[in-house]
Parts: sequence; C-alpha cells; structure tokens
Amino acid sequence: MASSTSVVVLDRGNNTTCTINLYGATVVSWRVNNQEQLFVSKQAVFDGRKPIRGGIPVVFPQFGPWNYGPQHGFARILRWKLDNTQERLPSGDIEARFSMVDSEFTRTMWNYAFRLTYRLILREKELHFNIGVYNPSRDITFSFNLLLHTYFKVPDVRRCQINGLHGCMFIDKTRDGTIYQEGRECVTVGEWTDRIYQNTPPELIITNVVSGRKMRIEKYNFPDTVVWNPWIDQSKDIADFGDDEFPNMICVESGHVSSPVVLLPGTAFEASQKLQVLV
Ligand SMILES: O=P(O)(O)OC[C@H]1O[C@@H](O)[C@H](O)[C@@H](O)[C@@H]1O
Repeated sequence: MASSTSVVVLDRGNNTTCTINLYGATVVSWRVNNQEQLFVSKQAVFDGRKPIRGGIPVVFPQFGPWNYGPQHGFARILRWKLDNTQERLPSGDIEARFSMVDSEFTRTMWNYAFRLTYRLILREKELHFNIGVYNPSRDITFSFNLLLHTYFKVPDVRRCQINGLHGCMFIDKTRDGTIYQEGRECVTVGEWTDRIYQNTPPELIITNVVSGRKMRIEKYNFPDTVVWNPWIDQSKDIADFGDDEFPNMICVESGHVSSPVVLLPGTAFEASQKLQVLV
C-alpha cells in the first residue's frame, strides 16, 4: 500500500507545482503561482484504504457502482509506477510519466491484461494529461470506462458558471437516470447535482474558480462531462468529506463513461485533457 510519502512533486518554478500521489496516480495538488487550484477534503484519507477524496483520481475500468469490484474501478486505489523521474522539456515545462499493468489483484475483478500509461505536463498556467489504455492480448477484446475525476477548488460553488454545455443531453443521476436536454446557456449548481453530460464540446470554461479566475478545460477523446456536487444532505453520508465543504468544490470530470470504449486486441486508446487558468 502506498503511504503519504509516495508523492512526486513537479516544480516549474515561480511557485508553480503539481503533486502526484502514486496511490491512484492521484494529482493531489496543482499550484499556479502559489495558488491551489484543486480541492482536497480535510477529511481525505491518505493511508491507502480509500480513494483520495479530492484532487484528480483516475476512474478505470468502471465508472459508478460495479458488481466485480469497488465503485469507479481499481485504478484510483492501486499504486502506480513512476516511469521516469521528472524531466524538464526544452520549453521549461515539466513532464512525468506513470503506468499500471494488470496484476493478480486486478484480474480477480477484471480478467484482462492491460497497460495504462499516464503522462502529465506542468506548464506555466496549464496542466496537461494524456492517458492511454493498451490491450496486449492477441485475441481478446475488452471494454471499459475512463474518467479524470477532477475536483476544482472554488470559493463558492453557487457563483460558478460552466459554459459550453447548452443543448447537451444529460443523464440525471439524482432523478433515477432520467435523460434531459440542457436548456441553460451557463450551467450553475445550487443543489445536489450528479449529471453525465453527453457529447460535450472539446472546450468548457468554468467561471469564478480560485481568485475569481476562469478555468478552461480542453479535452480530446473524452465525449462526456460529469458535473457533481453532493450538496448538504449527501455530504453527510460521505465519511471522508466534511459537512461544510460542498461550497468549496465543483467536480467537472472529463470521461468516456456513458458508453464504453471497446478495445480490440493489440490496439490502444488515448485521451487527453488540458486545464488552463485564464488570466
Ligand atoms: O464517492 P465516490 O465513489 O468518489 O464518488 C463520488 C461521485 O463521483 C461522481 O463522478 C459520480 O457521478 C457520483 O455519483 C459519485 O457520488
């Protein structure tokens, strides 16, 4: 099991850093000029017994409850390997690469050989993510969900607007999975919200994140965007989340979850996300 000391810190200078816990390859901090951009609960558990509540856990190979293993799969509860010590690119940006392959343990839940690769690049005001899934089998096809469960830190979620979701269909998990179409130009959150927006555009913008700034999300091969905030009542049922923390986070998660990715033998799937603090 990973402990809290199993962290990798990318340092770009100017107090711009990114910290990754090898447990789940969870990004647990992203500071831009010393300002934290990600929410991590005060009650988050770092002893390897639970997924880390906050930051950016990786959801794979299942999104949501699962008959064969834990909710949101196993990638967020296993230790990943650091493939290179961090490298400074000619641009001054810092790159790190992580990976995970199948094990006896993953095969008890999901009996496939696989290789996950995760590449992070820390830029001046951006964090880039590239994630790959490879199927090394000669003859077996598998299917999976993949999602970056990003918790943004915000001063007050009620003042955030998400731009870009107008007209998208969404599955409302707070209403037994009923499907609706988003009619609002800007999506706001003022109650328990748990929605899978489908076929969302490659760019979304969240307003009023840290310091009243805007956060731009650019994504590739992630057709879905999950928007989640547990609000008052649901927060009480989450042991590793404070009752008073819901105003300070918004999850806007890029993923491939409303339909599975089907991966043929010997092929790979790649998806990416870029987060950018707009100034
Ligand atoms: O408590 P977990 O397993 O980290 O999940 C948190 C939330 O994650 C979201 O992505 C799901 O849409 C929600 O349904 C879920 O409650």
